[in-house]
Amino acid sequence: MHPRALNVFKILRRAGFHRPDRGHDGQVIEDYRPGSFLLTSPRRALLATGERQVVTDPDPDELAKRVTKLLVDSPVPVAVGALPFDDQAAPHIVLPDTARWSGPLPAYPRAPVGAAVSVEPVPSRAGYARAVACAVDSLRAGELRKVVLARSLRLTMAAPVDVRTLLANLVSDNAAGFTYAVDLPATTGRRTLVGATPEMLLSRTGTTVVANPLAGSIPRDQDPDKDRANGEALLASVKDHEEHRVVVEAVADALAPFCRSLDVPEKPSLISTTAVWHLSTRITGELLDPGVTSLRLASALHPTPAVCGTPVSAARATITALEPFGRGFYAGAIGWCDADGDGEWVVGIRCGELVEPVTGPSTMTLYSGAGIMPASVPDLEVTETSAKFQTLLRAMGLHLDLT
Ligand SMILES: C=C(O[C@H]1C=CC=C(C(=O)O)[C@@H]1O)C(=O)O
Repeated sequence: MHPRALNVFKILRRAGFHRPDRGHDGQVIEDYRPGSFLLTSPRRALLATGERQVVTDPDPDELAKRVTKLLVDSPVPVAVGALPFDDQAAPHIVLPDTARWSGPLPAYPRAPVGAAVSVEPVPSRAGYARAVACAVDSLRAGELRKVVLARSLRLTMAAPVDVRTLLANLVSDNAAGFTYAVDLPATTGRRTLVGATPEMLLSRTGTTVVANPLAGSIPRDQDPDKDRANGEALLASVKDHEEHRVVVEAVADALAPFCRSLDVPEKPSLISTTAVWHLSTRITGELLDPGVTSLRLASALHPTPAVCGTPVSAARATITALEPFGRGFYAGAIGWCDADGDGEWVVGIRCGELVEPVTGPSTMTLYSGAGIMPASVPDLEVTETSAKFQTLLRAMGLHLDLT
């Protein structure tokens, strides 16, 4: 090895940084500690620890430029973090002290995470159904083409939540998905967003970009025949294809100015998690300007109509009017960007926000949303969002009757 390359290699090793295509260290779940950043994908996992610097510029261009500049001289050439859904909240991008990659993670032995002493649905099931009916009226009046409405479950925990065990359970349940934990800004105590999303917002590898929007869902069923029938019903649903098309069009439109070529399949395919079936479209493109980073692209795409709606400003206003909570970083974007501009960003859904105050019990607020279209039936959206809660509930070992 050239002596200069050897030096660089030593510096990177000292900082704990290994490129995804080189090091396969494993143990990233075992080494997760509160405050760390973890993002796993079917291909690899990244664990980052410490906060050397935090970048919070609200302007997407400025944010990407600052991060790129900081990464040039950084001993750990990767930035990690989250973009909020809330457009009044600041992005939270961290230059960590260490970053370490592993290959795909194995399934872990199942372990308990912690019991809840109380569960408060916000809004109630009936309240959510009313909000959906209200959104359907707006959609039929033509002000909106699509809006995503969410509900939450606020769990007060009997004991501190073991996030490492929760992550291991999520990884084991969602091998085809993206499991994550992100430390969020908090005035006191600790806030962590933890979840396992099936949806990749964007990846950039060199000049190749890939986006994989999901929209249009139906619950899985324990009976294999009914389960297959559900998948087929989703593939045949005009309402769900329209709901999906809105997202694919928005993602393609947002990527188009950055790309010299874009491949958008005409029809979606069917994918599944353990809880739901989804319509999925994998969009690929070639960048015009190789200087555009994955963080810049993620900011340009986010929020897609998979989590917000179309038109964006009318959808945001409807969400603010109808959802009785602030989303914060739920439905945000979570990911990493390296010094070459490569990176991977996922949609921050199928998650819970863990709040650990300095004194008093921890709370875990789970979020679940559904795309609402003019043809939506409120009770079906209640059932769909109940199914989506199961990703977290199952991993926490909680059996709640949400019917
Ligand atoms: C907003 C969520 O899911 C989105 C992603 C995939 C499918 C969706 C749907 O079919 O409604 C949602 O748009 C959520 O899980 O909280």
